[in-house]
Amino acid sequence: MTYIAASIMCGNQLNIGQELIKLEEAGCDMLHCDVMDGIYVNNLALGPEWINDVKNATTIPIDIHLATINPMKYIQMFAPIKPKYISFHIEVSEDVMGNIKKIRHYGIKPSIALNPETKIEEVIPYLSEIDRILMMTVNPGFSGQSFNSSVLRKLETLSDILSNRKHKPLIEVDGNINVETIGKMKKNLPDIFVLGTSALFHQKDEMSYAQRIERIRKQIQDYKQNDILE
Ligand SMILES: O=C(CO)[C@@H](O)[C@H](O)COP(=O)(O)O
Repeated sequence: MTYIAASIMCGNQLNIGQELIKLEEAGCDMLHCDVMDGIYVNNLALGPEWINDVKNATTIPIDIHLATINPMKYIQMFAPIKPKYISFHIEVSEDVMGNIKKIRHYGIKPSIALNPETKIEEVIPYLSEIDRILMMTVNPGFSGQSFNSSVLRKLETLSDILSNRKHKPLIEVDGNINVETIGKMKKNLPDIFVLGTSALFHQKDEMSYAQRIERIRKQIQDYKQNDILE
């Protein structure tokens, strides 16, 4: 199954209600909400009240990415919203299992986020405990960056590791995800694609959100079909 998530930080913040309606109509599977603390990343984004209002205004499941230091503090701050997923960064986690357990305690699916430079080996001890891995394909903090191709190797390694396992966490990719960069990942396709400014929002073409999402779904479907035929 392939899922499309929209990075809502990249949407029109002056018209967020309209953005949510358009994303629902487009069949968007998840709303990716970046929480930025100005410390772990040099930017600020999306507080708990804002995300809570968004959750109450849409049927699209919420996917929170904590781009913060001190994940436990922010897990406790954002868990009452009851998103579907919470991702926290392994690079700043003193107690990874504690974070996972705390997220599960709230009935939320735990996900570990990895920066492009972080080795995939870091996450291996936790693979049977988590529901998802968020592989950042840019350094978190800002939209509009370039895809880090070193992640392709990590996707390959991860898919080899998971092929022998019964429990397979989903793989989500985020950062400069578009037709071209999805093409680069076609040999080891992830499960969840976060679309931001490079494929969904602020585009110059005349396509609707539904058309942009449909084009990406079709591209991925074609790769999967060709894989079966090869
Ligand atoms: O988390 C991030 C950046 O930190 C992403 O969600 C991006 O905001 C996606 O947008 P583009 O890379 O497509 O501009």
